[in-house]
Amino acid sequence: MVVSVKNVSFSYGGFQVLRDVTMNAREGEIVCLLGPNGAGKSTLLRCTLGALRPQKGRIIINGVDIFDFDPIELAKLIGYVPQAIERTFPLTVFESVLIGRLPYLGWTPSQSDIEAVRNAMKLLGIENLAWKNLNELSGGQRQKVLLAMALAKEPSILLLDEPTNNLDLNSQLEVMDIIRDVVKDGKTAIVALHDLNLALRYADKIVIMKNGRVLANGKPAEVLSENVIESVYGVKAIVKNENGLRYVIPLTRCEHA
Ligand SMILES: Nc1ncnc2c1ncn2[C@@H]1O[C@H](COP(=O)(O)OP(=O)(O)OP(=O)(O)O)[C@@H](O)[C@H]1O
Repeated sequence: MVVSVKNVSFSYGGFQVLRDVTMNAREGEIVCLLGPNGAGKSTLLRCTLGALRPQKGRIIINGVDIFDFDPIELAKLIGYVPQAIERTFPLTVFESVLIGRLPYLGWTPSQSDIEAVRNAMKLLGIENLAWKNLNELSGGQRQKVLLAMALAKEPSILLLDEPTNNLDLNSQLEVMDIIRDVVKDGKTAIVALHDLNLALRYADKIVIMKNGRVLANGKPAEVLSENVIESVYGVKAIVKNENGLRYVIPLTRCEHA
């Protein structure tokens, strides 16, 4: 599916957060949203989800404006992982992942709902946590449950807000590998990230935002230069390229940052 964001502007009350944002993500692509804190990445994801309605511009999925979709059909299409769950409920991991199937659930879960939940938990290696209470998990385990909830829905589009939050080094790569594999299978992903090295490694396209605007948009190697990192983040950095792997080493904060 193709997700197109066209000239979107959004304000919370009178406070403008997104300014004429245009970007798109195609099937089989991971598009990473980068930018400093407060740049508008989460707000853009929440607009794309249909949870916020932009005052200007449109968000279009395969040619159809998201606000023209039946809400349940839109909910089936999109798997969303928020930055954090503000409160946790006394639910087990299994029950929480089952909630991901909500747009499909009848009065009782069907065999295919149970299968989808099992598959998602297996993919993330959290079957052993199935009967643990969500409140008893570590931050990283909870992060994996959130992703399993989104994947259990078997959505065509993934909107992921910092899915590697709280994860150790191994789990960060594990989760990004899973995202890459499911996207290769024909999904579209837009992923907000802070880790430039993960973005360089996994993104097919990078969109860099600052103050609600898109400053750069394109292939990781073309977009993420030392100059761009300095002007966007106020950090002097070296971008290295060794054996086909590009990576960023941050050096110092700039005086003017
Ligand atoms: N519900 C809200 N009401 C009012 N202002 C908000 C709300 N949510 C976010 N904002 C403001 O909108 C701006 C963009 O926030 P947003 O969370 O989209 O940025 P972000 O790029 O995701 O940041 P971070 O990297 O810190 O998660 C910030 O200035 C923030 O204070």
